[in-house]
Amino acid sequence: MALYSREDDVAIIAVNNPPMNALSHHVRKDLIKFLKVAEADENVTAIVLCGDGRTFPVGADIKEFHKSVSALGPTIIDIVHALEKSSKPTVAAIHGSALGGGLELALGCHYRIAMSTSKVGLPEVKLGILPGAGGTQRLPRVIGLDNAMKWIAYGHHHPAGVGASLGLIDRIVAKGGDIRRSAILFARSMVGKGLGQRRLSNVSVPDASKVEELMAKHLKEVGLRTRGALAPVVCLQVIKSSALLSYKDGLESERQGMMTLLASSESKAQIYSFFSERQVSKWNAPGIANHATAKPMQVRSIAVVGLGTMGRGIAISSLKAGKKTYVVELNSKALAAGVKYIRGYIETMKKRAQISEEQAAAMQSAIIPVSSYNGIANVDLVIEAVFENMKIKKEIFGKLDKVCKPSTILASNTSTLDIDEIASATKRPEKVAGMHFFAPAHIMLLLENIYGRKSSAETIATIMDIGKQMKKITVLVGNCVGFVGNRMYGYYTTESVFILEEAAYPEQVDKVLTDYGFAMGRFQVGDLSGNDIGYKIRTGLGITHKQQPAGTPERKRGVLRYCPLGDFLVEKGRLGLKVGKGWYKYEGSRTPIPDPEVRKIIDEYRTRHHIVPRDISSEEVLQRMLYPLINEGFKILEEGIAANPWDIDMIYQYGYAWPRHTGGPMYYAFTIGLPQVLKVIEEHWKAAGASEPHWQPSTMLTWLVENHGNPDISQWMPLMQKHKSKT
Ligand SMILES: CCCCCC/C=C/CC(=O)SCCNC(=O)CCNC(=O)[C@H](O)C(C)(C)COP(=O)(O)OP(=O)(O)OC[C@H]1O[C@@H](n2cnc3c(N)ncnc32)[C@H](O)[C@@H]1OP(=O)(O)O
Repeated sequence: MALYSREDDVAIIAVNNPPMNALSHHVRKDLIKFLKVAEADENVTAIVLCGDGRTFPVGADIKEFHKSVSALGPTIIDIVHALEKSSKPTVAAIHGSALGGGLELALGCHYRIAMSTSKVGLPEVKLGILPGAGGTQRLPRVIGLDNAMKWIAYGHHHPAGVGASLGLIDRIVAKGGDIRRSAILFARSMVGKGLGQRRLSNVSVPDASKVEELMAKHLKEVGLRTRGALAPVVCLQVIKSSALLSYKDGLESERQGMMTLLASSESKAQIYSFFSERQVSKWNAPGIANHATAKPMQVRSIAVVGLGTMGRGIAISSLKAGKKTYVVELNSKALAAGVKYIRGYIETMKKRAQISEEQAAAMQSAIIPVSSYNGIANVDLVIEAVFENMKIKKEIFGKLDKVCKPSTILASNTSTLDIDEIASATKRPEKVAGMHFFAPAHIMLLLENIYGRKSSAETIATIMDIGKQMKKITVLVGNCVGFVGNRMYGYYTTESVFILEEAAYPEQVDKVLTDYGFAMGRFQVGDLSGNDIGYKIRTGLGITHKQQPAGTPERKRGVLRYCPLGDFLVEKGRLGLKVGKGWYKYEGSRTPIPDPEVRKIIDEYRTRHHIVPRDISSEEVLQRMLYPLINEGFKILEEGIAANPWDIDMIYQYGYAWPRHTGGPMYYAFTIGLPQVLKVIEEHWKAAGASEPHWQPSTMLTWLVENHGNPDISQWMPLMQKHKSKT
């Protein structure tokens, strides 16, 4: 709802719809009603619009999208026009954030004043839509076309001070000031001054003459940065109309653009992503604990064991979260190198104004270098980040268990290894868990937390809380080889080399993936992270080319199909970007260049095995790359390793750069339709049989299709649970 009050001659309309003052239908009804009351009251000379609680309105109510209530009048644009039309000065008093429809309301007001700490922006593009309440037409009239294109096509939130420097905010109220009181005084001081030029629909776009040039510039940038997404492009086209058409016609262009985008699968995927991102914090470890009941332990200090690339990034994340951070290396040279890197990184962040001088000083003084496990006996949480080797990890956990106080939680940053086996090296398995960070750990937003069979509710709650404190998208999953992310990814890489064997070169496969929306294809990613990583894993499994006894067929490992092309590459020293050659060659930059040498390796291999390369469609490449991953996702859900499909999707968006506008592997399957996905998986399974188990259809996927067709993604788990409880 909204509340109406009076301070002498100034009417105050305050949106009151916790937690974020979203502009739900009931709020919109109140706003129009109270504007009419204020307009009609001859004792009112000015009107202040504000938000109660945490913030000014942060936009339309996203929960109403794709429901009929979103279109029910009054709409936000009706309110914008009522604010603008008012004969009395209207002033938006912004604290917290004024975003989306909230900022559009403020743009309807004649004046805007804001707390210096507040943020403003039109982030609709991140929901796959555009500012649909006049924002595309009104923002360029205030801050110019160039800035408006930047603001709207990327959807960033901007400090109010930046808004003030562009003329969007008329007055800034310093930290600690009273925004409402300032707005009342400001509104009163504007009474009697002409409103004509304060009504944005009357104003023209300042840099309209540069429209074509600006359009070309922004279309190019957007194409590079938001590959394949529709919304940024439609946003730009609609903003362009503000320079070319009347306000009224521009609004019509905005309406049409909004209808197109709202109907797109992209906006549905982005809105799903918005809520999924928030859902993952409502974690559940079935039968053990959930977010609502489990209480985290207070963690004041964290020790990071191992200062390689991962350990350094984890230590920086810990320092950023304000923790006293013990950094541990038994070798004094490695310790010094790690500490030097961390200290240097903090200084760089300070230089780039990413952190203040005080924060940098606090972080520097919170680093405690240690060269023996005894030195971390009293820490609250240890995160081990050493070599990916079970024997070494078990040894370390055994030692940590002996020296650390009984309440210390011991976590491993393993990316694949069995957490229960690591826990078995301790006498405190209830205090052991996995915290799988993604490289570089201080940059990547994903944290995949793993609970073991014996992890306690408090341990799980604590690692989830630490993820939140580190500002990570923290997803809780169960224990299995590779957990969720890497277990699924394994089949993506497996299938990719089968495609090379049969039909395509690396650049062809990668192009299909980048056209789909990935920033990089699978082979470019391999080169970037190092092809030796996969080779080490295959060596651990004893399946590389070199490890086979003489006479082993090159393309078989037992009954399983195998393709050794990745082995050949590594054995020829093509480790990836770091050595200037891998699946591609690199000539002094990170740009991958298709390499005739690689083609030769593939061609010779094909000839040796009498494989005649066939034509392959982009559709087949995409299906073969993505469907095994999706199929494995269903197996993971079926086994309870992930509690919900959106957990998997967030892991893929934040850990593997899955394009947000398609939602993630599981949401993408829903968009395609589960029956269609299953059909393709079944065809491959029939053709490949037991030699390619990744094509064996998941029983959950099969059951859902046979019994419910393509149920809404929110219903997959409830339907399965109901089914299981009956059987
Ligand atoms: C036919 C339709 C015609 C429409 C015409 C007009 C079109 C207008 C377009 C829009 O306005 S679209 C909305 C634009 N605004 C946004 O995208 C902002 C979304 N919110 C945020 O980015 C963040 O919430 C925040 C404001 C930066 C605050 O972040 P914080 O981390 O502090 O809190 P959260 O955990 O994100 O949010 C708390 C709680 O509130 C829910 N919520 C937030 N914003 C909205 C919203 N706009 N609508 C509905 N619900 C919202 C969020 O889901 C959380 O809920 P939970 O249940 O506690 O998880």
